[in-house]
Amino acid sequence: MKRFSVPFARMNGLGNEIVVADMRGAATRIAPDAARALARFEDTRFDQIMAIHDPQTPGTDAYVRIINRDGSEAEACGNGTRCVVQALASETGTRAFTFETRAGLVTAREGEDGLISVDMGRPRFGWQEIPLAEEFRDTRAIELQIGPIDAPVLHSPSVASMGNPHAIFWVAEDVWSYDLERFGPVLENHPVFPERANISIAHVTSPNALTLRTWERGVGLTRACGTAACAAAVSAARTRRTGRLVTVTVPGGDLLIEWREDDGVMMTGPAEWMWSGRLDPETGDFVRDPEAEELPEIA
Ligand SMILES: N[C@@H](CCC[C@H](N)C(=O)O)C(=O)O
Repeated sequence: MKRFSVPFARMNGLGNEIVVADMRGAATRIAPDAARALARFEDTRFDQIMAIHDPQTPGTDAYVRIINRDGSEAEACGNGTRCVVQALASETGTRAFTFETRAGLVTAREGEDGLISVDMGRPRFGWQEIPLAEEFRDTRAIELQIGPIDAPVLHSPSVASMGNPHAIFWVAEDVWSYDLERFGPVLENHPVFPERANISIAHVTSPNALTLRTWERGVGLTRACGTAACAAAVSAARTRRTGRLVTVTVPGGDLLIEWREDDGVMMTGPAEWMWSGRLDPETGDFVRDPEAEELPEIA
């Protein structure tokens, strides 16, 4: 019997590996088991699936479900949102979109230069909003450290919500000199983060630039995390490490982040289509479109 399948595109959001699945018109969801199965195939290894569903609210273009590699659902995904814009813009010729996600409404626009800007909404810093397990004394850094008490390797992260929870550890040296693969899972699952957290290491290189590496909740090491770039940028500005307009360099490239005076955070960066296919949302089985032009894989 022929099984139900939906079209999907394998996309690249600055090294963030994204599957955009077209679930419009489908009366079903991508099952967590299907996401985990899809993530195991070498071809479709991804950081997030962005599942485009029919709109639920008048005035929006789509409801977007964001599914991490481990099958968990996220509230927000900056790089994935740019990929959804790119996919829908090439389908419809429209350049501006409003999406609904678990974090709320997100507006996005493709510019003349092909770069895509997403209004990521307002950052939140309250302990219940992030959320943290308990109130913290200093509103700009929490007491959390890795390594010996008197000589911690990482300590006192800034915490913020961009719809999803983030902790940013500030370091004075190259972000590559820290073993994020080792510290990431410990910090992601630390009891201070009841909903786990995305963990980043940030190095401010000038008043308008920082470099960032991220261990993503539900994923692991990633080459780019858009919400982490936003959380790092607003935390850097809030602690007077930078101004409100910064270039955030992640392993996959650069994102421009502006924390506007109206409190909204604007993220601008690229998105790239790689190949397409069809996906069974119940099992994660997929086939590649044979006629699809193949672009080079992400390095
Ligand atoms: N890659 C994303 C963030 C995806 C969600 C994250 N793993 C979470 O669970 O919060 C981005 O570009 O923002």
